[in-house]
Amino acid sequence: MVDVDEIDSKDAMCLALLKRPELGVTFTKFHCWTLTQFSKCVFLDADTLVLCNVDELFDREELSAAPDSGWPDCFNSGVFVFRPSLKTFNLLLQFANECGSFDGGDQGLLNNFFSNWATTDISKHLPFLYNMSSSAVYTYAPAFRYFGKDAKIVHFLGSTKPWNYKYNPQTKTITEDGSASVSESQLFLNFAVEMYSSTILPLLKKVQESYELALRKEKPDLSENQIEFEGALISSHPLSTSVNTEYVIETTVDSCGESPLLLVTKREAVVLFQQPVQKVESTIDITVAEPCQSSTLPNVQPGLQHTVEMVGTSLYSDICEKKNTQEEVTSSVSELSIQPEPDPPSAEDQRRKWEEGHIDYLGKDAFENIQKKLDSFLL
Ligand SMILES: O=c1ccn([C@@H]2O[C@H](COP(=O)(O)OP(=O)(O)O[C@H]3O[C@H](CO)[C@@H](O)[C@H](O)[C@H]3O)[C@@H](O)[C@H]2O)c(=O)[nH]1
Ligand SMILES: [Mn+2]
Repeated sequence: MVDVDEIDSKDAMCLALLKRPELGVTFTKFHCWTLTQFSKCVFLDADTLVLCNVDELFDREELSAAPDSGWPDCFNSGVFVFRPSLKTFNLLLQFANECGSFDGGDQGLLNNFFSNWATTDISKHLPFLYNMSSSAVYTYAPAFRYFGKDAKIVHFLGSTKPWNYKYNPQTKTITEDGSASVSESQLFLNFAVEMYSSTILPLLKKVQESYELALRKEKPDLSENQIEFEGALISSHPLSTSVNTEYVIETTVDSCGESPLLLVTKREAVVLFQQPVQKVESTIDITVAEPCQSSTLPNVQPGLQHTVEMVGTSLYSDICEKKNTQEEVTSSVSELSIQPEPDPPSAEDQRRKWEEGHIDYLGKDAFENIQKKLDSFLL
């Protein structure tokens, strides 16, 4: 991540005409030309969604971009291929000072700066599929229906952004945050919000979780060391958590809701193995009968004994202080852990899990299934 200073066109008049007063700061985009550690880059607006590998964009030259759907002789500056160069960066700043932007945002300026885009070299015209905007569905619905399924990058341009809406898959309606239901005839908005909710939001949550996990690694907070593992019901109360190791140890019950298990996971939530709780000491030896799923850790083998250090946590030491015998500890563990086996998750539950970032990447939430869902909107 590179921190940059904000550059604002401060062109209130043009931005008012555009009805987007907030877009003066898009001049900040020009900083991308300072990324001179790279020979070529692709700029993507924060409101774009890449649907498949688009590496071939790097075969294009500066400045390649797709036509803007509002004025196709201009390119849209939400997706463009460029070559970082301090010289270009300085020329852009100079141009901004001397000429400004005809729309108050970066797009107007970049179109004037790269003014031969429209006429000189057709290879610099990216197919619309690389910057498919929401407006396509209103302005040319048959084309959207015919070509839309091949979209590679979707751009939620305009003041209507999907993250300001909630989508109800049951009623297929969308609601603007804090206001009334939005007309269902706004097909693209429906599509956009649904796509955002089912793909972007979970990813954002995932990123946030990884970030929080990384922070916890630096400064372990034992009460938060709880990891949910699909299929198994994991206690919300960790029995114990190793502090200065890479392991997280929790109590759980197996998927049949039977004996309490000790679940040992790597901090990155890779499940190593499960073992019925038999011993609770400061150090436990665990013989791995069978890894409960293919482990990515080469040193954990079935049949081998592994010693896991259990550095006491509040709950673990509480239990040990209150109840000294192993049986009592075990029964206490089962009290804490055993939960009834849940009914199969409803569509609503599945959606909530998605939104909470619990994603079954290898199962029902695999990319192919998401792709099918996207296709169902487009076909
Ligand atoms: O407060 C802001 C506002 C914008 N951006 C960035 O600037 C981009 C442009 O804003 P956006 O709301 O996406 O604008 P669009 O609705 O896409 O409007 C059009 O007009 C803009 C101004 O010229 C161009 O930047 C866009 O590429 C073009 O699609 C965003 O995606 C962000 O990457 C920020 O980071 N912070
Ligand atoms: Mn945009």
